[in-house]
Amino acid sequence: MGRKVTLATCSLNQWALDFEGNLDRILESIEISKNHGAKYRLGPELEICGYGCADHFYESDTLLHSFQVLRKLLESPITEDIICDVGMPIMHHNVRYNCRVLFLNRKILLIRPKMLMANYGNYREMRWFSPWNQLRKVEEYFLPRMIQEVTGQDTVPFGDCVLSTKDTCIGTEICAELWNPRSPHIQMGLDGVEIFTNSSASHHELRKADQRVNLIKSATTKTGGIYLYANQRGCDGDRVYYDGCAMVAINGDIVARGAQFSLNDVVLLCLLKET
Ligand SMILES: NC(=O)CC[C@H](N)C(=O)O
Repeated sequence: MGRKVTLATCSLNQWALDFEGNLDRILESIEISKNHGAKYRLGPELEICGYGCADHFYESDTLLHSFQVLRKLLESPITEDIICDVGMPIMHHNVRYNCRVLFLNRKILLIRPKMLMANYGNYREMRWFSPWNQLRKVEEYFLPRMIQEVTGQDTVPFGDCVLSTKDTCIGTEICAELWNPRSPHIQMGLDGVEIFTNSSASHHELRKADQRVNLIKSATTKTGGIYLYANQRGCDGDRVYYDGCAMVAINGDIVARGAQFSLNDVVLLCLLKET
């Protein structure tokens, strides 16, 4: 029997180290997603602290303030009854990772660290982050006390894992992972993942939007299923321009595409799909 799912992705004008502004834009995007009836909301890469924090990623304050924002998100009534997928840097066993945090109703479901890094052209991720290179391996992550107080959890799964729900299975990809010949969506697709997500901070270059479209089409042509793409939009305090253009693809076709050069801080794309 077919079931309906409503999913939301977005592009946000996040700024490096603008923790309060970034929080407001994340909450706004979650609120709009909920108004559209979405049960899952995806945002861009490292949206809590901003992608372009550069050597500020070395500062423990950047990680601390990211957790403070995560706590505010967990506590907010706006995040109730919707799976929120947000990006932030997290230190695990004294190693810094570029992560997605998935949570629902004040419980963290999983933390997924980036596995294939962007370390070419304008990107220098290996300077600040280590890749998680343990395929299908999950460890226990001890939550900081300020998060434990809200979630009531001591530890949560951290690693290469997917989210299984009663109806479907959601797998995460982070930006450059889509651009790599070892893209996780291939194995995830073989493992039964139906909804693939990609949180990006992909800057504008001529004809790069077309490359993204081709990569996403090709991914879902091979695996089938839904692919949600979120991107940063704006300058992020850097000297590049991220051009948004959130997208949704189904079985090889792009079915929705957000504005590429919008002047709005929050651009949301919503999809209602019968599965
Ligand atoms: N942040 C990233 O991982 C970006 C890498 C990718 N090549 C892109 O431009 O989209």
